[in-house]
Amino acid sequence: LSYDYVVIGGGTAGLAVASRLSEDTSVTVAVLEAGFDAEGLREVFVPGLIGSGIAFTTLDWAYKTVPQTNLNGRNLTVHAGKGLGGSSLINAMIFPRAGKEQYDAWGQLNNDSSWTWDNLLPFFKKSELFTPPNAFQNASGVRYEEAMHGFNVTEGRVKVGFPNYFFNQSALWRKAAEGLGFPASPDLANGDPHAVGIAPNTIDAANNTRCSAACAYLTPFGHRTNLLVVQNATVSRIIWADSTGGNLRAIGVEYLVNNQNSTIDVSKEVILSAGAIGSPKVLELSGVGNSTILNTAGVKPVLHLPTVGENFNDHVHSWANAFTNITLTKDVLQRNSSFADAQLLLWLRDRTGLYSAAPRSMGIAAPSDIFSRTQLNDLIEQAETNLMRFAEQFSNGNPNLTKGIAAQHRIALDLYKQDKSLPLEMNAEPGYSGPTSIGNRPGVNYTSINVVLYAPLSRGRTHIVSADPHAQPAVDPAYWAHPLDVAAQVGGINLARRMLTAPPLDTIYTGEFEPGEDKDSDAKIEEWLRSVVASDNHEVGSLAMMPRDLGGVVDTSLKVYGTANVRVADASIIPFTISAHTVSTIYMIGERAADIIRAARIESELFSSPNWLAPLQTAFFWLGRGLANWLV
Ligand SMILES: Cc1cc2nc3c(=O)[nH]c(=O)nc-3n(C[C@H](O)[C@H](O)[C@H](O)COP(=O)(O)OP(=O)(O)OC[C@H]3O[C@@H](n4cnc5c(N)ncnc54)[C@H](O)[C@@H]3O)c2cc1C
Repeated sequence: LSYDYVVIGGGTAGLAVASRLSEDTSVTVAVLEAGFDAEGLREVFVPGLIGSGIAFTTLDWAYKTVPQTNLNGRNLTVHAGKGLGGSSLINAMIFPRAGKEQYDAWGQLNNDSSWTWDNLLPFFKKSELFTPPNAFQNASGVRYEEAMHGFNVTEGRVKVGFPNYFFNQSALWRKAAEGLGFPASPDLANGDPHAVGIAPNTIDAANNTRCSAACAYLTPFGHRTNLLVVQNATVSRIIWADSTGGNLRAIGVEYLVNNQNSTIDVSKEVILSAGAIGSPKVLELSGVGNSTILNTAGVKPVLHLPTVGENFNDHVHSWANAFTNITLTKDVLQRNSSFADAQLLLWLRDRTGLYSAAPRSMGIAAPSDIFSRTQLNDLIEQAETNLMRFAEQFSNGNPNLTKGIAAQHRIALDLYKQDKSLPLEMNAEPGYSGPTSIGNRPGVNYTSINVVLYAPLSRGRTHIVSADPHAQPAVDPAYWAHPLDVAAQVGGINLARRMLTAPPLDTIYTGEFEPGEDKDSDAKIEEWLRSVVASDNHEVGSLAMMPRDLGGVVDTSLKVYGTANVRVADASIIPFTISAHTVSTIYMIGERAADIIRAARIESELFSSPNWLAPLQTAFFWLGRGLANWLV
């Protein structure tokens, strides 16, 4: 078997890249995916069944972290989808975008303006096919800005829309947040999310079903003869050409199906899209990484690239929840099986009711929503004083990465100072959301606020510990290793408490369950949080796009340093977590990657032909490409 492009991982970005590349019938594309096609499962396509059935077992890598020193030594689970569509198969379908300043910061860190909000927006828009809210959704409070979305029915892929059901308490919560100073958002995907509103969802408005990367980028194009998708194929390594100096060239990929080894040859490029934990794992299994770590794991080093798997960072999640006098919450679905059955029937028949919603009213908080000016100044001053100490601590003995993390922290602290950092997401859950299992909490109705830390300064790592491709890597996000992270998350719980008791949400509040009224100081909240906070499954940064002398692993054309033809397109390349759920950004990366790869091929073909017209052709090509991007 030989293909021009081999994509490792048929997840969110992987399917986007493969699908776009295979639009060109003159090239061949193969996708190797460890999981299977799960689009037809109810727990995948019914929005309200998120997290049920096999979503968090068979369809989940469920990576375990090493004991987290700052979280009472707990081993947390980082969920990541396994199947065609990857994490977009099992995620919560929330589809906002981060603040424009965060995308601009990537560009700033990489000295490349093509990775800034204005230049990335066309790729965000290209990835989506947006259905504006209908009259019912408008009346329920949905807002959107037309200029921010993609409506091109031939080009757009991910179906984005709004649910057919809204809980009353979500509207009360939005009003409460507005009363506390959050502006009402005209659109949570407009690059200015310091506001409160209803987030768009990856939902097909025509039938109220989830639209994963498989629905968007594969199912409609599965018939293409130049696109091969191999399911249940776990990639064990990239095969390199013998090289004496120069960049490493990938010539094939080895993978296992039912423990049987196969290989596929590659004539042009390998695209690594196995996710922020899977991609560094494959690179390390292929001999690219820190030689000491590879030798210890029993893998022969081929290229010493010591920051592979470093700079790993993730959002962390916590909750405040209260008892409520409101009679209809998601809790009722769990307690009353005949009501749940009736709701499921309602969804199957009319595509409405409680199962039609992936309900998320959300607000994004700025530092000024969480801290007093004095508190914030003190925290920033401490972080600045200790900046190099933390950069060294987080960079695992790698002097270049120390500089890279220091640069990231400077940018982050600058955003904190300008009140543009957006360190927390607050989102309202119409029911119980928290760490206590159903059997261990009072069987009543709840209203909850999820508090997600969006701007962690902590950095950890993920590395292989064995040459066995089926072995899980040692994942260490080093959650809460920086004091500013701890202070922001504690501040978030205080803000959540203020929201739960602010008018008009106070009309349904009948007392706090968690953290619990006994947690009456920041110190006590912090102690409780250390025993409960969880991953929000937005892990990024393990193959960071940064200059090589700042410890980066890929350049701004997504190519792995020291290789001739291996690029990364997935969450691994995002250098620091962003102030949003990640999936819209990952689709943007997939679109951008396909564009970069296509341009590289055309350019190399033009230049390799002995044609005096080549420079002119190249000029027309770039002009045309710019025009096409401008038009979407
Ligand atoms: C439970 C959960 C809820 C989330 N909720 C939201 C949300 O509501 N909104 C949002 O924006 N984001 C959400 N996210 C995050 C978001 O979905 C992910 O950040 C994003 O989908 C990651 O895309 P990716 O392409 O980097 O990786 P993935 O989509 O995870 O794709 C990686 C693919 O590679 C495959 N793979 C891995 N290793 C190998 C190997 N060795 N060989 C072959 N294949 C391999 C995997 O099986 C997978 O299919 C959530 C994530 C989870 C897990």
